[in-house]
Amino acid sequence: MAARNISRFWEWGRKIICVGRNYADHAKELKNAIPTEPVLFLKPPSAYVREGSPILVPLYTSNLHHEVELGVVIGKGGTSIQQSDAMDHVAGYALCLDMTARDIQDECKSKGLPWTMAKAFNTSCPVSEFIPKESIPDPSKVKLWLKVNDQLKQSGCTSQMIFSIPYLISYISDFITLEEGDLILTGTPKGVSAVQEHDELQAGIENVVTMTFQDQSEPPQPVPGQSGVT
Ligand SMILES: CC(=O)CC(=O)C(=O)O
Ligand SMILES: [Mg+2]
Repeated sequence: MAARNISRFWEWGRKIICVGRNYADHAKELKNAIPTEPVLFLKPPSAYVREGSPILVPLYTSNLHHEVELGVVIGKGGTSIQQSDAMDHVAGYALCLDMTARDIQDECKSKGLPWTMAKAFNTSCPVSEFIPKESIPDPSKVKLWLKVNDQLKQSGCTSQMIFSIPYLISYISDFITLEEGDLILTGTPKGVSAVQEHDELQAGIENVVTMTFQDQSEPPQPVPGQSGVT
């Protein structure tokens, strides 16, 4: 069998591990406490969407937020990875959005329920093209931005992260074995806001990559027993 190409990691069906509240300014804007340990959640591979396909707004939310984030693509798997070795496990990066149904997340938080419905729906993880590791020599100084309909909403730098990329790789790998093709979303800076159907989301990593997505309402789901659906 031909070797798989890491530059199409989104086709591999691997894990998407997300870090929340990794920027103090974003934690503050949502009135969350600054974490003393990484806050983690997962998205399934069905969350991936690429440029040219729309972000589907779930029917059950009326407050879908954008969160622009640096994604780290794992090139070499491992368990209990030392911080000092962590960057040897990185194949490259991707610009990512952690699309979040904020109203549903707030409801889940108040009921003590997991964030799955808010964070893991289809197309909740738009990704850019693969960015080889050499294109970002210092991932701790990456400038991220996001515009909605040409209006700047988010602008931040990975230097503001509470937990560094090597720390996160080491921390996660202590209890979730990392595999080649896994993606780690490293959290969002402040400026998250609501998007609607037909909005255009443009995001970039300064001097490295840009990407553009459109929001589209999710088509109504067929109801079993109606319209000939059984
Ligand atoms: C409160 C959140 O939704 C956490 C999150 O995803 C983040 O990037 O921060
Ligand atoms: Mg996020």
